[in-house]
Amino acid sequence: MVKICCIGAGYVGGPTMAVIALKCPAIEVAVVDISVSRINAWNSEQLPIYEPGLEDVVKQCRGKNLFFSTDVEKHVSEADIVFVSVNTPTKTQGLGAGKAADLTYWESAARMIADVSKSDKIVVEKSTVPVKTAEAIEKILTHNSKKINFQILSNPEFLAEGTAIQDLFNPDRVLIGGRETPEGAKAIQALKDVYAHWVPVERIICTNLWSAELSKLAANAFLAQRISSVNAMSALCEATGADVTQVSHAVGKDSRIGPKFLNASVGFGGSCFQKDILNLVYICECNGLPEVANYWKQVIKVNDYQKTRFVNRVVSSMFNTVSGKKIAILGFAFKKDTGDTRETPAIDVCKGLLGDKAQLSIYDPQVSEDQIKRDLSMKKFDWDHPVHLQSADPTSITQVSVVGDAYEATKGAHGICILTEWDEFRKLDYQRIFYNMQKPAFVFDGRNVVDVEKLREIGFIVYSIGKPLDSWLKDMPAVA
Ligand SMILES: NC(=O)c1ccc[n+]([C@@H]2O[C@H](COP(=O)([O-])OP(=O)(O)OC[C@H]3O[C@@H](n4cnc5c(N)ncnc54)[C@H](O)[C@@H]3O)[C@@H](O)[C@H]2O)c1
Ligand SMILES: O=c1ccn([C@@H]2O[C@H](COP(=O)(O)OP(=O)(O)O[C@H]3O[C@H](CO)[C@@H](O)[C@H](O)[C@H]3O)[C@@H](O)[C@H]2O)c(=O)[nH]1
Repeated sequence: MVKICCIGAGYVGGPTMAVIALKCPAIEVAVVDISVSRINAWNSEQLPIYEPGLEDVVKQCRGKNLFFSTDVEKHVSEADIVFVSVNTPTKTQGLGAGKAADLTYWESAARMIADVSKSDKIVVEKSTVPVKTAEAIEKILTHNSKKINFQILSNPEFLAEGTAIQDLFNPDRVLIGGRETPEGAKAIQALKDVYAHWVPVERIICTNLWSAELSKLAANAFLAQRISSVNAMSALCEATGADVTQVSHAVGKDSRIGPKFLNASVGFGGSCFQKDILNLVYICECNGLPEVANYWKQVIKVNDYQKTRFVNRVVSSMFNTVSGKKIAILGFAFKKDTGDTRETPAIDVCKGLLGDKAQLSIYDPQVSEDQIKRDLSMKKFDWDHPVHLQSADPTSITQVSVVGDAYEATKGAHGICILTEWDEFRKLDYQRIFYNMQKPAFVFDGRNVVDVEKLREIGFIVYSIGKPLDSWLKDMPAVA
């Protein structure tokens, strides 16, 4: 029986391994982590992450050929294939701080693999890493020369949160990079055989190591660039009377461009896009390519501009101050169908409004009060560094209440900001909400989910990203 072990039971390790276990009943899969609470949650009724369809997959295999454990060394030493799916956050200190990937967790996993291994292994980079990481990992693995053969593969993950199970069941492609040697080819084939249990072979792409590592960063950069492009257009739409939804539709009809990933928004969030582009920028700089670095940096700059522009729009529309005003925040997760708040645009928007002394009443169907307050009390990039997490003080967040539904959040509010596109926000009884709000009542839709005309008929003053402005907003001072 082939044995697989995955180090890191997070958003990637957990779902990916659960799907491998489901599709390959003859393979024993162990997912290990240093976090006891995470492993306990994987072994409980309340999984540590919310992902549609995940619970069903886990329940079918857990205890049969899928195991979650904190006994990292035992499972690593027994495995034939070791996936490494630990976090690779942005460095907060030292060389490359604010840009470079922090490979501390990866390096410590690699050292542990080298220490405990007694048999040959294939080590798979599942985490997103800088190009050439495999070379460094190879050095760590082979340096204590116990005559064990380690083959390194790069097998980046392309799943998106909220659709992880669907993406894993039916991936656009699986990418495997390896050394161009007979041993490398054998290792690639072994991993290909695992995926071939359910992925058509023509969708399994095999490349050299560096192409696989770089393709992951490139894919995220291209995706984020589309969003920054449409968001840049949204600002121009507001200035000219064009409607960004109509523009994206028309542009996306060109088969060379395609319709996906062209939704204007308050900005992209999530644990990957910003981190991976910053990582790419750093690699370009280190390779003496400042023009290329600046090109990609601009994607992040436009994203920051979009969030600032939204906050400025809220404040300027409400007579240039939100001090003491109750603002309802609908949605805190970085996108719908996930409880994940990493790098969510809601953090920057809320911090911006709190900076202008607003009182926030926040509702999200999947995010807890503790998480929201922790996020608002943390410094940029600290969320993925356990050592910094302890310094976050949720009790310092006093102008914020977190409530159980959208009606409570909006009661008595001066304005509403919609920051996540949860389906339930489309179906709310806005007539009832209007009745219970202060007047004039404002809606700032950062996700283009509401029916603007209908809300204006009710009496709301509505701002929706990239849509023609109503006369009220046109009369207010221009926003930066
Ligand atoms: N989240 C996504 O949607 C996504 C998608 C594709 C790729 N990625 C990449 O995959 C990697 C993992 O992302 P994630 O979202 O699953 O992260 P995560 O933070 O949810 O999970 C990482 C886990 O690794 C554990 N860990 C860290 N060091 C360890 C060690 N030495 N031994 C054992 N466990 C250890 C942590 O405790 C944590 O539970 C990152 O490189 C990320 O960029 C993420
Ligand atoms: O048209 C769009 C599409 C997305 N977004 C926003 O972009 C962010 C990222 O969304 P998405 O890409 O769907 O989610 P992620 O889970 O971050 O997935 C991305 O990042 C993962 C981690 O690397 C990759 O594996 C995935 O392929 C890549 O899509 C979210 O805030 C979305 O709201 C928009 O604003 N407009």
